[in-house]
Amino acid sequence: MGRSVRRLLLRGHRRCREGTRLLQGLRGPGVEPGRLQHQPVHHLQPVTVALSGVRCSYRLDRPVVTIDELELTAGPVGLVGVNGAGKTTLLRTLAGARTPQDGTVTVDGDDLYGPRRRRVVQTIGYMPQEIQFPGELTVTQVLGYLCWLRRVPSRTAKAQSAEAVEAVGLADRAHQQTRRLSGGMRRRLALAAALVNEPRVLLLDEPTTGLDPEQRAGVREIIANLDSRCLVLMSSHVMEDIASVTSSIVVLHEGVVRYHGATSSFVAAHGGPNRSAELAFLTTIADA
Ligand SMILES: Nc1ncnc2c1ncn2[C@@H]1O[C@H](COP(=O)(O)OP(=O)(O)OP(=O)(O)O)[C@@H](O)[C@H]1O
Repeated sequence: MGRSVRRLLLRGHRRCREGTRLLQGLRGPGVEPGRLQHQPVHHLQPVTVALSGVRCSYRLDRPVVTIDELELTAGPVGLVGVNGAGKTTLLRTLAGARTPQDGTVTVDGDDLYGPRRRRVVQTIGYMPQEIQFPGELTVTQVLGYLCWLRRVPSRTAKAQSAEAVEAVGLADRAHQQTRRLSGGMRRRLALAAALVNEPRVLLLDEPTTGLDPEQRAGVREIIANLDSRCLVLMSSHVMEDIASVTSSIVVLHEGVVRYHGATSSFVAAHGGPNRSAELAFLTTIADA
């Protein structure tokens, strides 16, 4: 894991170099001219995601997420709440996968559901709670296909796939068909799939579920070592994961934000070594 983490850290420096080079207008082969005008500036700044007047419903009369204003800035952010609180719905909305009934979601001021949607979505990585991969494809083929879908330049796609595979500890399975992977390995491939386009916004829906303790620690290490200009929003029911990885936390209750602040304050007030995120959350609600 040490080597892969070093690579992820190096990636931050490389991104900065690429941004500078692109700013100078020295585009490499395979880079579309349209990308030059937009990407470099963003690559040099910490990212901000803002929600305003957002309502998400499955049935028109009953919103399951209602967020008037919420701004998330770069760094690892925890997302907690009891079952059905709206975490997955919120993450899918932030991933560009579910248009809200009302309101706007912006990434660095660009409307995620506006005319630049396609480009904005390319800067986001999303690891859903459940994901199915085509069983006949190998790990490398899955990531190659995702690179193509997300328009990763062909000159870097192979290296990025290899880095993502190594980061999640699947290098020895790179040429194995996904149908032969265990449940935990599939979860790690889902994380690699979210990382492969080197996203600026990484959305993780319970990323450590189904992993053994060593792999959970590995996932926490990956998140902790990501470029600090990226936003990582991670839902989890495991207080230990939230407490050890995130610097701020969003608590959702019935789709409404009940707390947004420092994780350390939240844990000091409501957490503890043997308390679940739900228990801490319930204490928060009781105090509110
Ligand atoms: N496809 C759907 N159709 C109708 N209602 C849905 C659908 N998906 C989720 N819901 C409802 O929306 C609400 C929020 O669900 P969501 O999955 O976002 O919660 P969650 O916090 O992620 O829960 P969990 O911790 O169990 O994963 C729940 O009341 C749920 O029943």
